[in-house]
Amino acid sequence: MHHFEYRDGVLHAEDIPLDRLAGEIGTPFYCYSAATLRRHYSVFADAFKGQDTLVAFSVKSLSNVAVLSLLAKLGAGADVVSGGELFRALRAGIPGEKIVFSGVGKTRAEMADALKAGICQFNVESEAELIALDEVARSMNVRAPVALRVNPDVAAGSHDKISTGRKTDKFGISWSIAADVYARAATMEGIDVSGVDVHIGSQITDLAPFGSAFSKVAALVSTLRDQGHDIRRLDLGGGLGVPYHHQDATPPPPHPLDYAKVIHETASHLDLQLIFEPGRMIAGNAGILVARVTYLKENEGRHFAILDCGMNDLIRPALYDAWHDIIPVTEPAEGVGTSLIDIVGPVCESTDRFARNRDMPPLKPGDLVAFLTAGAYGAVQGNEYNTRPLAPELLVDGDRHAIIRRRPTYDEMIAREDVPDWV
Ligand SMILES: Cc1ncc(COP(=O)(O)O)c(C=O)c1O
Ligand SMILES: N[C@@H](CCCC[NH3+])C(=O)O
Repeated sequence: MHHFEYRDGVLHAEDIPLDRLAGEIGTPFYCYSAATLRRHYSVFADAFKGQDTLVAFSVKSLSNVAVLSLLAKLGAGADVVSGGELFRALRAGIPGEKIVFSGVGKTRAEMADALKAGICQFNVESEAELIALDEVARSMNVRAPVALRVNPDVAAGSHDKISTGRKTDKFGISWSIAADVYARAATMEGIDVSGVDVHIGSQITDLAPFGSAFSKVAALVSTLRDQGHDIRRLDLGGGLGVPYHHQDATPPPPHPLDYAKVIHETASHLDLQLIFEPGRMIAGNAGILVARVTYLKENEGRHFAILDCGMNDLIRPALYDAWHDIIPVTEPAEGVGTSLIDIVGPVCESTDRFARNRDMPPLKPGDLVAFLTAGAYGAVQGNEYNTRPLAPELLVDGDRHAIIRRRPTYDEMIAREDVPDWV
């Protein structure tokens, strides 16, 4: 089995020749393990074995078409949030009936594309969106299958910037008006009211907020059924956290089986299809970002290792002060000590810092380091700030590997720009 594992102070990327790959394609690059992706998908899906479920992988977490194709072969559906993600999911062979469409700002053009694809469900987040979807569906002589995403006003206990289920967040329909909006939806010819949807945030490491949110929506399903709505699907979103700390005693987040238990206790009596939208749980620890040390420097007693990857390649530390283990790819010699160092990138921003005062074995220019748990919300949040090409992505499977996104040339990067003849 080929996977990434942190043991005894070193990254074990079993049989993955990271040094050779780095020489071949240059750094930085993302590297994903097919075996880990498959394992994580199965662990999640198997937690609900025997139940009517759709595991719709959250495409926003890792959207490479090769990864989506791999998951499609295992039976995964897709949770998409844009026309672009819908296109990717379909291109990867995920059938429309396994696609759910979330997001607060779907445009009419995106709605029409999704209706053409015959998607499983629109997770509608406002009355205005519902009205637009009804119009689009009627103009196409179809009915749009709809779940309203309700906002249960539950704090996920995660980072403020990735919590979505509090009443002042932009997501979902306020709890207090949910039943009224359902009643309104039921009168719309272009809308087939078929589900309820909730998603309270990401990197959730405590099961209690899930329990509170799911009990609330389960009660809502019963109320809505009593009011005559044919609720056949309950979409519980994503959000299950993953371990980011492999080097210390931070307790791991709950196992999918424990998460499944919460769902069993709160929703199994409802007899409907359960939809899940996991992203990070499947992709997070299936990917690493490999970079090289460019320089070491010291400013007034502060030591810095400057890498050839920047916040444009992995923005999570700059955006959310997120922690990623950063470890040397080559095992340090035995008995070598560690020291505190700041690990930074080349981008001209002070926030281009991956770690402050990180205890690291000695690094020297040319050394390779790996950022762990970089599979989810890594490459997908990459950008070309400072005209830095997007890092390539590699998929490793046994002794095979393939570049699944190559590094663009500078020519390709500026190919979409035009210089009008009047400049
Ligand atoms: C609607 C929706 N579904 C699913 C996800 C995936 O979340 P996660 O990657 O935490 O499983 C997100 C991201 O928070 C989301 O906004
Ligand atoms: N981008 C966030 C997760 C947000 C999920 C989308 N609602 C992260 O890197 O942790």
